[in-house]
Amino acid sequence: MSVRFGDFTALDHIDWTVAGPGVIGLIGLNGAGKTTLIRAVLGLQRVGAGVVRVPIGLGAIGYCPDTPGFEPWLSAREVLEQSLAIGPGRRAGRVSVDATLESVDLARHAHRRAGGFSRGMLQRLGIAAALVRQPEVLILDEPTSALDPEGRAAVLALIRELGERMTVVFSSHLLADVEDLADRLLVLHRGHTVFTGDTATFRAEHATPPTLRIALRGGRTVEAAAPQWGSTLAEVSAHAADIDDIEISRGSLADAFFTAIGERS
Ligand SMILES: Nc1ncnc2c1ncn2[C@@H]1O[C@H](COP(=O)(O)OP(=O)(O)OP(=O)(O)O)[C@@H](O)[C@H]1O
Repeated sequence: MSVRFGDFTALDHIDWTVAGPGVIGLIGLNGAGKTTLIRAVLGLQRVGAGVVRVPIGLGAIGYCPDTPGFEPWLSAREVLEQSLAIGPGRRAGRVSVDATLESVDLARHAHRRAGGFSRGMLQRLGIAAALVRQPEVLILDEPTSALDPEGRAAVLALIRELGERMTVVFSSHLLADVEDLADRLLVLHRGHTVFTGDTATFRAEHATPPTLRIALRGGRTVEAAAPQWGSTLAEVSAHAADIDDIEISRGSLADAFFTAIGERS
């Protein structure tokens, strides 16, 4: 599908299918089209050409924006009750409000007002408000961008756990988080798809190969990119060189990302 704003094409022939449990990272520079894509999937953005199909129904999609906001006088419990009461379609088999608050580690704050919550707590409350409706797909827009290291670790752990039983799509500029969590990726650049598929495949195609670095006594360093490690090790061993240090560096997702979008620029 494509989305245009006047003369500007924000998304150009995006062909993307999401199915099954797992964590999918949606990455791209500012303006790449991530939010527009999420809005199109949620039915909030009109699609100019093509079509978005949601066979499970919009009611089966949970969504949490990057900075979820709630009426400050509502308690965490009331926020979830409100989420159950409104929105598209009634869904069968909803989990209880208490169990949902427990799952995001907010049970002990159930009766506190959202107005007094920290950013991390609000993020988890936003995820809970989506989860209480028992979605099959959960979409999170930059879920960790506003969080301190502790809040971020808690949300990442929650995403990892949720990904075992549902589809979680999350957009992020924090590529270390994506690298940590996402088994699949959609990489966008200026409204075009750069890659869609397994994270491991993306890294294999675009990251620099793993490099072996051996520091020898006396200050000399030998270096070899995979798969030439065998001959380097043999050379070191043949000279009976004393080894001070061995390091293996692997190309990060960030490396792969910049290589991939560089090839498209
Ligand atoms: N309502 C709109 N009217 C005009 N242009 C828009 C509108 N919404 C988005 N755009 C443009 O579409 C492009 C994609 O925007 P989008 O917000 O989807 O990017 P993004 O990848 O989410 O960026 P960011 O990482 O900054 O959130 C941008 O160039 C943006 O200016």
